[in-house]
Amino acid sequence: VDLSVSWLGLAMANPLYNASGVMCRSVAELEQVRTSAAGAVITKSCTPQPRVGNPEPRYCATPLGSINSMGLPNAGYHYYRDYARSYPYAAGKPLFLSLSGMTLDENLDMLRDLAAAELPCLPEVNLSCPNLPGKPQLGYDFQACREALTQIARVYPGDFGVKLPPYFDPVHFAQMAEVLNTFPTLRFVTCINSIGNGLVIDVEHESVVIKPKDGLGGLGGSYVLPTALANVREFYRLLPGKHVVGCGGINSGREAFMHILAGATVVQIGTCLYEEGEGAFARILDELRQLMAQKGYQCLDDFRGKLKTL
Ligand SMILES: C=Cc1c(C(=O)O)[nH]c(=O)[nH]c1=O
Repeated sequence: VDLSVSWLGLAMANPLYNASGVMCRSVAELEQVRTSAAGAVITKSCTPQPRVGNPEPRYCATPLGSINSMGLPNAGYHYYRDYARSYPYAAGKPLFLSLSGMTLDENLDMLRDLAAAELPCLPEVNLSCPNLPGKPQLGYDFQACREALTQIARVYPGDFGVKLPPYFDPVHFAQMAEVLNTFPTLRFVTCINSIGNGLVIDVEHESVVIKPKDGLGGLGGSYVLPTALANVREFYRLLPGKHVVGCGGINSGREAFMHILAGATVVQIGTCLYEEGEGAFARILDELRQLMAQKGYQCLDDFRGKLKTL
């Protein structure tokens, strides 16, 4: 069974890597991912300056997934750019740099610098952070996205991608796809970011479980799998020639298979990686291999995007 993926001029031994935000804030964490069975690495979304993030507790796992309101804690753009400068690209694991400026200008400043650095890493521009008090998720404002992407494509000549929030309405899929299809150098979309502003309640203590925003936070894990799959399949149909990166609810080879069947080129794991550690990569890859062997598939192209309808 062959799990290799060739996309965007990159060759990956397998389709699995971390979701931005998990095991990727420090060089030590990034090296844990890079030296694991993962096929690629992505950095924590960054801002020009370092950020401490929201007050703790700001993450909580539940039997069905997780809730987080981290508040974009990160070591600052130059820390991740310097990691990208020394990154061993020849070892064969691509590096993605997640950018999440607090304003469009912050994103443009980081992208201008990244363009000038002429590094092999690829930017994933985050349009969907749900946990910045007072800041709406840009991905839900289609006109603002069009304006932002116009300027982004102007300052950054290379291929780039965007991290999208989940959409819940066919009209919104169509409206966002129309914006995204305007930009030929926008080569991939990562679906989905956490489902924003959920509320988890602890019955024993009659309390919320995270401090920021009186308990509101982004949901991940099994909670979001059907929504993630819907976003992957809809954008796979609506964005011809672009790639979809699947993210959301992958706990085993079965969910990785589902995401790829729905059209994902590669897939990211977040909550499961946070809870299990980097061993999750080898486990999930083994489960995916076994599932493919049982079904008689030799490679990912044998089933990618071939979800049947009734
Ligand atoms: C970049 C901030 C994000 C955060 C965060 O740092 O709070 N959490 C998420 O679930 N998604 C994000 O995009």
